[in-house]
Amino acid sequence: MATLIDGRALAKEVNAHTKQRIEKLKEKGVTPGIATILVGDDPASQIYTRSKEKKAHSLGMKSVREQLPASTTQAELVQAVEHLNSDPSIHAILVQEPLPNHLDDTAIVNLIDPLKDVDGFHPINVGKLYNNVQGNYPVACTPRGIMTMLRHYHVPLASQDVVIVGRSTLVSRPLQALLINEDATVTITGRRTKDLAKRTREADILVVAAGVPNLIKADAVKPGATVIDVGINRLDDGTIVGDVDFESVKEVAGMITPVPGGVGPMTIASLMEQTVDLAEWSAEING
Ligand SMILES: NC(=O)C1=CN([C@@H]2O[C@H](COP(=O)(O)OP(=O)(O)OC[C@H]3O[C@@H](n4cnc5c(N)ncnc54)[C@H](OP(=O)(O)O)[C@@H]3O)[C@@H](O)[C@H]2O)C=CC1
Ligand SMILES: Nc1nc(=O)c2c([nH]1)NC[C@@H]1CN(c3ccc(C(=O)N[C@@H](CCC(=O)O)C(=O)O)cc3)C=[N+]21
Repeated sequence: MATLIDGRALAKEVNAHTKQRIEKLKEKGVTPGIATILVGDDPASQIYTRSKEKKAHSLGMKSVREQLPASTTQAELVQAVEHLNSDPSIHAILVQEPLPNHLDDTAIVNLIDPLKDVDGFHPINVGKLYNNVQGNYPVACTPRGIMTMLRHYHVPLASQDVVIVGRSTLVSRPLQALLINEDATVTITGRRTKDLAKRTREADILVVAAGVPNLIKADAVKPGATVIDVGINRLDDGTIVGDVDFESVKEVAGMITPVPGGVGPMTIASLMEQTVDLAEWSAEING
């Protein structure tokens, strides 16, 4: 039986530390502020942005949520982002993905002030991460949360073979960069990978971010491997499952994350951490 990587418990620890940092900043007269923009009324995104707002408030941050209609024009969204860029009480801006098709996602990501880019999606921040630049800059929150989990559970990274299933800019690519920077050997796979199971069976660490329930079964996992399940899939009966067949894979894996209660809570905890990072960095810059 694999060791369970308890994302919910670790997120609590991370959040407790974040709360202390917020209290210290407040003593210096700075209240970290996060703004979330949600365009449209996708129910899952609404739940997610609400839970972020709730967490931010419970930690003592300022949090604003802008809910814009699905009919929002590019010019209106640009204006909303520019407004937040110039608001000194906002240190972190998150535009919930995906945007409705009529909006130019790349243009919006490029517009966010890189110093307020809490998702780490701005090309300046992506480029720094990719080139392993030292110094302070934000990185994507889900990968950051996964790295915190791996570190906390003492999973070795250097010289380890990592396979990531999925090629997204939100999760897979920034995670690949973070792991390469820790001297892991990282393979990215997707739908057109020739023999997926052959690849995944070679992984010391297997990360699955595909959005396909039960994509990974026990026969695709190397005995003793660490399995990180990023997937969030809502089944017809309303239950949430990941991409990994948890019941069978937990018998062969060495460590495994559950869904829910794994990567998800760590994403939110990392988002809160990174909002405080951005507030601290801006306080340093502004003296
Ligand atoms: N827990 C959390 O905090 C988060 C969870 N998620 C969840 O993670 C999942 C992935 O999201 P995201 O990273 O945004 O990726 P996307 O949903 O944007 O893309 C899915 C990726 O998976 C690949 N893929 C799909 N089916 C297969 C398959 N059968 N075999 C191999 N590869 C496949 C696709 O490959 P190709 O490129 O070849 O089409 C694509 O690259 C979703 O369920 C999402 O809800 C996302 C963000 C945060
Ligand atoms: N700009 C942007 N940044 C993101 O980081 C971003 C995004 N857009 N769009 C959507 C994805 C998805 N995502 C999740 C975060 C937390 C949980 C989470 O907390 N899940 C809980 C609860 C699951 C449930 O019950 O719904 C869990 O796994 O235990 C899930 C999914 C962040 N994303």
